[in-house]
Amino acid sequence: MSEHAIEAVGLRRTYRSRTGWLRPQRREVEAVRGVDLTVGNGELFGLLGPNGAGKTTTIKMLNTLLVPSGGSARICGYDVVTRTREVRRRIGYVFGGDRGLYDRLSARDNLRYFAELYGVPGREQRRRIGELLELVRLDGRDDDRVEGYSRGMRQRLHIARGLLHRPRVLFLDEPSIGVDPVAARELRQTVADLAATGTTVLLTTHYMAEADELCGRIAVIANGRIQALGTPAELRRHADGRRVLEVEAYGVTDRQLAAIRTLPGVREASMDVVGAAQVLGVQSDAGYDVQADVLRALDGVRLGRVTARQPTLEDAYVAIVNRVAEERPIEAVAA
Ligand SMILES: Nc1ncnc2c1ncn2[C@@H]1O[C@H](COP(=O)(O)OP(=O)(O)OP(=O)(O)O)[C@@H](O)[C@H]1O
Repeated sequence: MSEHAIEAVGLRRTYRSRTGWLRPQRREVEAVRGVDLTVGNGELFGLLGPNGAGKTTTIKMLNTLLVPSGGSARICGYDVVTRTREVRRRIGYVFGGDRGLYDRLSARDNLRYFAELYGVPGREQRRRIGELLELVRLDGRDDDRVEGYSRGMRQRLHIARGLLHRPRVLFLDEPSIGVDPVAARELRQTVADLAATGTTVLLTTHYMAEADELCGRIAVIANGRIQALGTPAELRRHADGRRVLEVEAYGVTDRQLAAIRTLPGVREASMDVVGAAQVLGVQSDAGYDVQADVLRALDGVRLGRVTARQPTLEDAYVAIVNRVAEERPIEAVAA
C-alpha cells in the first residue's frame, strides 16, 4: 500500500481556447501553475481558495477527468495518466449542487441503481446501501422519494453514491454550496464521520470555517499556486500580531474601502455582505489604533456595531489571498 493517498508534483494545467469568429484569437489561461501536494492515508485535507483559483482544475487532474499539461500525480501510488483504471477504482467524486439523482426514486432505489452501474456485486449491495444510508443519516427517510428531499439531504445522498464502490479517496468539491447553515452542519458531521472510517477526503470549499472545523491540514490556493499550507493553527499565524476592527455599515463605496486600505497601520480591509448590512473587516498592525481614522474615512455612512477583536483563521485567509492579489511576497511563517 502506498504511503500517500494523493501525491502531486509540479502539477500544471493550461486551458487553450479560441475566441472570436471573424478573426479568431487564441486565449490561454494558466489555471494551475505547479502544485506540489501530498495527502496521507485517512487524512481530511482542505483545498481553499477564491473563485477561479484553480481548485476544481486541480481536483479534475487528480481524479483523471483532465490530463495535466505538466507535472505528475499519483493516487494510492498509481499515476493518474498512465494507470487511469487503477486510479478510478480507488476514487469517488462528489460535486456541489443537486443534479444527478433520480427524483422519482427513493434514496434506497437511487443507490441500488448506481450500485448496479458501478458493478457492486448483488450480494453486497443490500448491506453496503444500508451502511451508507446510516453513515449519511438518511436511514428512516430512505424509502421517501428524493423529490421531497432538502438540498442538504440530497447532498448527503450524493456522498453515499460516491462511496458505493468503497473508494479509498473521496473528492468532495464544494459540497455545502447552496445549503442552509443547519443542513451544512449536518453535512459537516457526515464528512467527519466518513473520515473516521479511514477514507481519505480532499475537500474544496470557499468557507474557511468549514475547513477549520473539518480539516487536519489546509492548502490555500490562489492564482493557480499553493500560497500557504498547514494545519489551521499554522495558517492562523499569518495574521499573528494583528488586530481586527469590525464595522457594520450601510452604503460603503469602493472608493472608501480603497481609502481605508491606504491608512497608516492598515494591512488588509475586506467587506462582506451579511443580510442588508456590510461588514467591514480592517486588519492592522498591533501597534496602531486605526479606529478613529477608519470611522473618519466612513464619514456620512450609516454605521452599526463597531468591535475590536483578535484575528481568526478567516482573517489569516484574507491576508494570504489579498497578498497574492496584490502580488506581494508571502511572509514566511515558521511551522
Ligand atoms: N474549460 C475551461 N476553459 C478555459 N478556462 C477555464 C476552463 N475551466 C476553468 N478555466 C479557468 O481556469 C481558472 C481556474 O478555474 P477553476 O474552475 O479550477 O477554479 P476554482 O478555484 O475551482 O474556482 P471556483 O471556486 O469558482 O469553482 C479560471 O480562470 C477559469 O476561468
